[in-house]
Amino acid sequence: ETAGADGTNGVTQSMINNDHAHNDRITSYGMGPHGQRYSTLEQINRDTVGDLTPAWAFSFGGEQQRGQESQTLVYDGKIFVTGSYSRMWALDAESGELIWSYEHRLPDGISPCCDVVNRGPAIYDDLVIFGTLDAQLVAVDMETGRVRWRDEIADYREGYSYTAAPMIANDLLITGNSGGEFGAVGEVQARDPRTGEMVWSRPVVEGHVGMLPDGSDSMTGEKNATWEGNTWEQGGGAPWLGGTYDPELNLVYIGTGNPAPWNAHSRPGDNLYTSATVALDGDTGEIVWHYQTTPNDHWDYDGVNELVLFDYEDENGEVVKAGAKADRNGFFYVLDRETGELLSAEPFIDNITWADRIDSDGRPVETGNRPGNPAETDGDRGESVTVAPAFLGGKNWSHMSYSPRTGLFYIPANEWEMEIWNEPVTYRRGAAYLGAGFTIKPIYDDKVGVLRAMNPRTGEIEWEVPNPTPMWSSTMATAGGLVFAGTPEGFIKAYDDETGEVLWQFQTGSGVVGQPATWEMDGNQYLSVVSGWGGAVPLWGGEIGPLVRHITQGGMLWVFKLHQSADLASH
Ligand SMILES: O=C(O)c1cc(C(=O)O)c2c(n1)C(=O)C(=O)c1cc(C(=O)O)[nH]c1-2
Repeated sequence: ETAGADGTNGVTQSMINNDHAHNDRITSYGMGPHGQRYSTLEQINRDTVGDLTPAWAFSFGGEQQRGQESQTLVYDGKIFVTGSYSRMWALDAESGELIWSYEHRLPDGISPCCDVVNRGPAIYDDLVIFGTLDAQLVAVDMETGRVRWRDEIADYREGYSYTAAPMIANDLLITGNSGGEFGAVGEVQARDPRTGEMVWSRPVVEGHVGMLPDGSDSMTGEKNATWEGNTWEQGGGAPWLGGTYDPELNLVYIGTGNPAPWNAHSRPGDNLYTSATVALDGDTGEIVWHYQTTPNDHWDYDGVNELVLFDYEDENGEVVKAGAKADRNGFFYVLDRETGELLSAEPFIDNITWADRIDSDGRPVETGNRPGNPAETDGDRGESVTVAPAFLGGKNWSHMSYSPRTGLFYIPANEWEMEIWNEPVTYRRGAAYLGAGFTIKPIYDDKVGVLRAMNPRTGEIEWEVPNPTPMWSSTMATAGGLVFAGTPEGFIKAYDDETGEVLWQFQTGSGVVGQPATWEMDGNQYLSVVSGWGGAVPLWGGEIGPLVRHITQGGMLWVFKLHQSADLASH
């Protein structure tokens, strides 16, 4: 992959498609379109990781710190990183010196549900592109930070926001939206990354009308097939976390959020395509297949979690093109990524009480643990139930990683339950649209979080490491035999990928809810992670709140390398 088609020294789709095979840069969220978050670098390994020390750090500054959830990108000697309140920086990767910064002017009245976070930028050609809390897209010049184009994803006054990292797939800029708690309608949009011009759009709620590349209208699904009356109109389904991409199949895999409102009694039916994974044709945006993990979702088990693409050999030696998803609902699904067919579904957490198992037809076998209908109690609060996992999920947005070295997935999991009940609600533009009340509760005295190594072939947990507070950072695996993850207690840790033993840890000064990434520069392997406590837990954690109340806020990018680095030439 050489320079951009127009002769600039730009990032190309082919670089992004092969991101996982190149260690001297990180051009995509997920460290490759398959989202494996795996690096073949091994300078930092089980023997050397003890010598990992800070190379430099950068403070995001500002008067208001909040959750820092972003993954860095690295290209041409620069690091691109985003922070809370829709801010973005370019730094010299060697020295950490500031090259440029962009601070988005946010209007009053934005309504992100779950903290003012941002999970990272996309880079393409000579542009750095990110989405903002007022649901805008901003593309800036990679060298200067000067704005080249802006566009609107949706109207923030209607409850839309944006927190994800955009994705580059099929030479298009792919974005979803946030707003599922406000009756916003989930939609995936594809733009020309150079100009911002819309190429196709695909609402992910049946009955809504999207656009094909020729400009013509095209309805999603069949109106009223799985939603009654006009319930689909404010149906939610926000694809707020982005997705993964298979360049060979030209399929874009996106998870969709909870249907709105949470009170499922008011919207009988499966409510396609909410709480599901959809595979979209990269050329047209049309839905090629879908797999709904939680039909008629009643518990806010958003299906947004990433489908991580991986291959394995079956008993007959045939390569299976698979994808795996650790869903908020507590089950770990392995799907055929060409067809969406279910290959297996096993629990990755204990104590799932909303369903007993996933049947061979792909549907959950429910236990009947749905909150009562408020209409049956004179329109007041309905009967409440206690159910696990809690709505923040067996795993939330924080990404798992897959190591081809061990064949294991490393899942930042959580075990908690909730009391939940329904209340009557009517839709009002821009207002919360839940129809539910809830309290999250711990299940155990000594842990909520648990880092789990899951074997996708057997459904077995090969090792686990509990954590007192929720695991809220992404994980990353490396050929050095390591798994990296952060904790709310402020540590970035390196775990042995075969045993879970903690081999190294560093205190970053605030909770780590960010995403480790690694690359090589001038013979050194580098590790980066952002630190800064926030995200959904301190806002929505209910009785978990006291466990995390003492954690102080922050906003810092940390970059590490080995104190005495070995020569990379040997590999
Ligand atoms: O339905 C939505 O639109 C939506 C958006 C977001 C977001 O954009 O961060 C979250 C959620 N839902 C959500 O349910 C959730 O648990 C959550 C956690 C976080 C976070 O950053 O810690 N964001 C979100």
